[in-house]
This record gives sequence, structure tokens and C-alpha cells, in this order.
Amino acid sequence: MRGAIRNVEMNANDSGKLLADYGHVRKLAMQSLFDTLDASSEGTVVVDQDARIVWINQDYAARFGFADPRNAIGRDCEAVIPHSLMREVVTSGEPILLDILETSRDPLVVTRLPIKDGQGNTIGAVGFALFAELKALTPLFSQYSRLQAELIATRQSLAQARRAKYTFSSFVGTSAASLETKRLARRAAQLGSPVLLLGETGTGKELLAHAIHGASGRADRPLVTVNVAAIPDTLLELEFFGAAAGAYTGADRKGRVGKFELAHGGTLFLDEIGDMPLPLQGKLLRVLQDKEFEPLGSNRIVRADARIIAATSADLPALVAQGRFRADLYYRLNVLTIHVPPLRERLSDIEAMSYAILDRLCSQRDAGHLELDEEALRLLCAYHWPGNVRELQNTLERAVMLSDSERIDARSLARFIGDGHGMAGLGTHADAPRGGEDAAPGKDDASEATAAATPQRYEEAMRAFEQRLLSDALRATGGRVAEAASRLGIGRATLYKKIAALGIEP
Ligand SMILES: Nc1ncnc2c1ncn2[C@@H]1O[C@H](COP(=O)(O)OP(=O)(O)OP(=O)(O)O)[C@@H](O)[C@H]1O
Repeated sequence: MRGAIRNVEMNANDSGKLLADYGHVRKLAMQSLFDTLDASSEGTVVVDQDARIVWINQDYAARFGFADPRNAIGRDCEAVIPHSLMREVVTSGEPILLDILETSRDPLVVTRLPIKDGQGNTIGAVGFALFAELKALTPLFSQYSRLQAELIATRQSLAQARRAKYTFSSFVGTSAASLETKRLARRAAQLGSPVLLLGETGTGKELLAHAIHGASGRADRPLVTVNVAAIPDTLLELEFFGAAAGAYTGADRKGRVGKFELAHGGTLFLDEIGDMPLPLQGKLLRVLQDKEFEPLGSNRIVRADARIIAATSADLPALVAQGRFRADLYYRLNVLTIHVPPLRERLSDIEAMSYAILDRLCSQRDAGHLELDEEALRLLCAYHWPGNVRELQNTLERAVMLSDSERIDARSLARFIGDGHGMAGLGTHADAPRGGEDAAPGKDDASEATAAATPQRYEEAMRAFEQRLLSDALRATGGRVAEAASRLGIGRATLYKKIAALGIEP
């Protein structure tokens, strides 16, 4: 037993010594490689420096019609193997590592290697037919094809997602305020300067950003959106500028392309820009000025040719005054500013807007025609719509869901927006349709009396109203902010901001 162990040790030592000499190892490896390929390949052929066959194995010769391989010796390789590229290998001295050789039977997967003398001169070439059937490579090919198909599909869906979803015709409204908004937005589409969209939540700023991009010269390039309020401050820089591979650990260790780069040639829509942290505002300003930046952790310079459309429901000038928004960035963005009016300032749009929403609901539900009765329409015009068009959509959607009839009446709306009482002054805008002030349910005697008894400034009244509205919504949803926001028809980020501003306990 001990002897056997010593033998194994000696053999191991011997082979260890043999493998320590690299020149020798190379020779052994070459020999093993050749033997392995020769033994397992479907055919082997050797040519001299004039590409004449000097050796071919029996099977391979037989495949090309030479029952006796000796009859193939001395012939030009192409005369034996049609379409052979062995001549190219001896001429160039370069291998063709993997190729497909069409034959009169199945195609072959082949590899061709030059043979060099001690001085490095090419003195011939050896060719191996690795597989007689491409089927042997099927798993590889099918995996490649599947990945290729997935890549194409992902690119297509991304390109689709980055197209403008809305056009100017999606923007419903013929009131003077709406027409002016559309006129300015159409003008913005013709220009290349930054656009700043200011307006309350749900007024259609994102819709307009899509329409402007879609009507601009950049329409066939991507429209990329970053919702600043929805991304934690710590991740915003990465989101904007991307990072080189290895700059981050975890999911982003492979590197990440930033939104600025994705929007190259197209439009970058910065939603809720008022929420951008100050340090990032400085970086954004520099990129807008220099038109280039370096992704995090890289020394690659990326050109940033993206047209900026920024939007916010915040009072940007007030944020500038408070030092929470950089004045220089504000002026840079404030080239073409469009104030998107709240719904209560374009009440004459409500009827058309409501019917556009109801038509969409009908086609989604595959249902017949839906109608609003006279009282319902008055109620819609009397309400002050803090969530604007989004809230109008939600309200009608819910009313339709809960209504058995195709006619929506005031009662089915009242549970969502109240019955109009206690809203004196809120629904009495000069733009109100169908009798305007007289028609507004909030303009009844009781509410006028209340207003007279407790004269309040508009802002105080609004603040009290908002506090009550939000508290009720939060109470009704058990403090779930997302659900309360959805019920109110406003964004979650907006609700959080209002909760903080109004000092409400969530
Ligand atoms: N004039 C309009 N005509 C038709 N639909 C509109 C109009 N304005 C807004 N909408 C619809 O209302 C919803 C909210 O609009 P959008 O998201 O554009 O508002 P926003 O001002 O960007 O809101 P936020 O500030 O909360 O992001 C969308 O479904 C949009 O299609």
C-alpha cells in the first residue's frame, strides 16, 4: 500500500516537472488538441502552402466522393471540397476559427488553422469539420435567437413607451383660457427652448408636455420623463446622469444609462421640478449650460442634447424667494412659461370635458351612451375641483360605476363632491356656463347667509376647506395616504405636501 502511494507521488511529481516547462506543455497541448479534434471531428484535412491536399481522413474524403482518400492527395483543396477557404488561411496566415461550410449534403461547422514553421512562416493549414449537423449547435442558436428576439421586443416596447401618448387634440377645451394655453403650447412645439409648465395638480401639464414633444421636430426621438417627486433624493443624480459599471454595488453594479442620455436628441420631461434638491439643481444648471456631463464614476463625456420641458404645481417664484429653488435655474427654465389654468377658471369646458370622459368610459366598458342631467352638470360647475381634470375623471368614473342608469344625476355625484352647499363663491366664476352664477347650487340663500355671518378672507376659507377635505379623506381611508390621494383625485406627492403645509395629522 505504502509502495502504491509512493508511485502515485512519483507520478504526480514527474507530471508536475513535465508541466513546469511551458515550451514542452505547449507541444503536448497542441498534440492533445490535434488528437482530440481529429478523433471527435467529422473530418480532418491538411493542405500545403499552395492549398493542395496533403492528407484527408477516410470519412471526409468519402463525403466529397473520394472512396479512396489517396485519390484526393495533391489536388487543389477547392477541387475536393467545394467552397473550401483553406487557401485563404494559408495566404493570410490567420485562422478562421468558426465557420459554416455549405456542402451538397448538410452544412458543416468547421474550423481552419494555419500551420507555421519554427520561423513563423505559414507552411500549410489544417481544417476540422467539428459537427456534421448544425443541430448540434441548436441549443446555442436557439438561446441566441431567443435573447435576440427579447432584445428587439424590449427595444420596441421602450421606444413605444417613449413616444408622445397625447397630441393637442387630446387637450379638450374651447374656453378662452384653454385656447390660449393650446396656442402657447403649439408655439412651444415650434421652438427649441426650454418650456416651463405651471399649474395645479391634474390640470394637464403632462398631457401638454407630450403634445409639445409630439408636434416638435424631435417627435421621432424619445420623450423621457423623470418624476422628481417620486424618486428619493439620494437616487435622483443616478437617475439623471447614470453611472459607470462598478460605480455602485447591488443592482446597479453593471452600470446604468441616465435619463439625460436616453433622451438624447429628444425631450426630457422633468415633472415636479419644484421638488428637486438644491445640490442637484446646480448640477442640472451646469448640464443645461455645458450640454455635456460625466456619468457617476466614469470619465466618459456624454453629450446632452435633450430639450427640457419642466412642470410643477408648486409656486416656483415663491420657492425662489425662500431660497429653496435656485434663481439662475429658474431663469434658465423660465424662457417659455405656460400657465395651465385650473378647471374652476374654465368652467365652460366642463361639459365637453365630462362628455369626453364619459365617451371614453363607454368605449372601455363597451356600453351605450352615458348622459349627465342638467342638475348634475350644474353641480359639476359649482364644485371647485382642487384635483382638476384628474379629479373630474375620478368622480365621473365612480359615479358611473355606482349608477344603474345611463343618466347620471346630481345625487350620484353629490356623494363625491358634496351637494354644492357651503361652496358659495367657489362655483361662481364668470366663465360658468348655463346661467353661470344663478345656476350654481352654492349660491343659495343659506350659504350666502353663512358667508355674511362669518366674513372670511378667501385664503383662510380655502385653507379651512382644504384642511377639512383632506382630514375627511384621510379619516375615511384609515389614514392611507395613497388611497386618500386617489379618492381626492390628486397625486400622492401632492397630498403629502399639502398634509405638511396644512399641518394635518395623517
Ligand atoms: N384639457 C384636458 N383634456 C383632456 N384630458 C385632460 C386635460 N387636462 C388633463 N387631462 C387628463 O387629466 C389627467 C391628469 O392630467 P396630467 O397628468 O397631464 O396633469 P398634471 O398637471 O401633469 O398633473 P400633476 O401635477 O398631478 O402631475 C390625465 O389623465 C389627462 O389626460
